[in-house]
Amino acid sequence: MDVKKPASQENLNGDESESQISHLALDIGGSLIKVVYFLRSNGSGGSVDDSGKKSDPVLEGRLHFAKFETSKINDCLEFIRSKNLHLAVNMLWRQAFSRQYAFEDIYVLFICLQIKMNPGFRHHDASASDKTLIKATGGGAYKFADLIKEKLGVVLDKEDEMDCLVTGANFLLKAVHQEAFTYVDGQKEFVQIDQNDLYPYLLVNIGSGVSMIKVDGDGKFERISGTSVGGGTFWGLGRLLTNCKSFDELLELSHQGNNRVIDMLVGDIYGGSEYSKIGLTSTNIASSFGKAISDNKELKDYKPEDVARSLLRMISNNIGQISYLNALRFGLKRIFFAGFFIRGHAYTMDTISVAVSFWSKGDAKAMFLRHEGFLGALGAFVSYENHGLGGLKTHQSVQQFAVSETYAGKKICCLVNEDLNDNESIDFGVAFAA
Ligand SMILES: Nc1ncnc2c1ncn2[C@@H]1O[C@H](COP(=O)(O)OP(=O)(O)OP(=O)(O)O)[C@@H](O)[C@H]1O
Ligand SMILES: CC(C)(CO)[C@@H](O)C(=O)NCCC(=O)O
Repeated sequence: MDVKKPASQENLNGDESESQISHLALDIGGSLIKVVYFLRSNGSGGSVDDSGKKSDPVLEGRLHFAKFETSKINDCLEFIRSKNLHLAVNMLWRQAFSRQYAFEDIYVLFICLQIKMNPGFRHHDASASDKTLIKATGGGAYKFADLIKEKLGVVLDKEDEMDCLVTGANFLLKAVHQEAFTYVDGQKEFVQIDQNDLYPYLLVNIGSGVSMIKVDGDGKFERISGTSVGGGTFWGLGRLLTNCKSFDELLELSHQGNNRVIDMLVGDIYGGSEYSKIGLTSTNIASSFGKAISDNKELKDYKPEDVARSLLRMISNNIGQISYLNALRFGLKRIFFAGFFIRGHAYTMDTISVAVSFWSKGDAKAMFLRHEGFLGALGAFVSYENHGLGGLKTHQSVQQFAVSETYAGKKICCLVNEDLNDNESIDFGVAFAA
């Protein structure tokens, strides 16, 4: 494809082929593979600054996000291979998504990056693909390393999963305007993050399993707890109990259900009364799924939507409670919940928020992240910077961006163009300034 460059553009390293860029990072989890890739925009790479002076070359492009079920890893690898994302290939962003892949979701035109290349930085060379290192995190970076080498001919450069989650969370909280929000009484309210007062916080990542991480700064963290009752439990048990064929179908079902049909409430035990002495109202759940022991019913006698609702409530409530207890252990007031279990689902967020608020007597706050599922992959992507890529420096001409924060010693400017809609599809710009 012909690339029309602005007159100001120069080759970054004096070699046309090496001015092409496609950075890819993977987070291969127990349930889902998250893919983040940067593609250079048409004609980016200008090297004249606002005042007309020659400056460092700049690449502009976009970060794209996609996810696949881990069980369909071959679809993911085929997607990467067919788009040559593992190589240094230019202009891929222009190609139509002409083939259908079983990707779960794809976010395109998502983040615009302006990247100032360090002098001496050399891109991946397509002809040396056997030496190409792709940043990858999550258990699958170990489990599937050989398969990926075989199918794509690339070696995975493994990054620690917890490191990546924290890096991704810090990156989003500092760089992205309106990233965090509370969800109370059906209302989403964005939280203004004060960079100077971000730490410490508790990061609860609800993937297949749940990790709880106390974050004290950039790269400063401790995984203080976890639970195996997480997103995998909801989807696994839910699938068995309802015969749902997809996670989204199960979520949708839960939306329509009534948990009181199956959950035993305090009122069911107390003849309709509350137990106010210990702070329980009559509608508080006394025992999740507890009614099923006395109803003399079979599974088929319950509506799948009621089962899905009880299950979602039980798991969300439990995670909210364990999270709060861990926050209490370390005196943490802010808890950020992430991971693809949440899926921006109102009932999930509401249950977690209520659990945190109930147990903390309103003292602690549950907050959610708009890019909930991509923390690890973003962390792996950002880690290119830490380990030799050296390219993710930024261009000064980003003053037009609305938000300007400091991240890892660098100035990051970011603009949210549109509000996040219900599909969590978002269009915004990010730029880094040196
Ligand atoms: N389309 C989907 N298919 C399967 N699970 C989904 C889907 N969408 C959301 N989920 C939920 O998200 C969870 C996976 O979340 P996430 O991708 O954050 O974790 P993971 O990286 O796969 O897991 P882990 O970190 O424990 O290895 C699933 O267990 C499920 O509850
Ligand atoms: C094992 C991991 C870290 C893999 O992502 C995750 O699934 C998890 O945190 N599970 C919970 C394990 C536990 O702490 O009980």
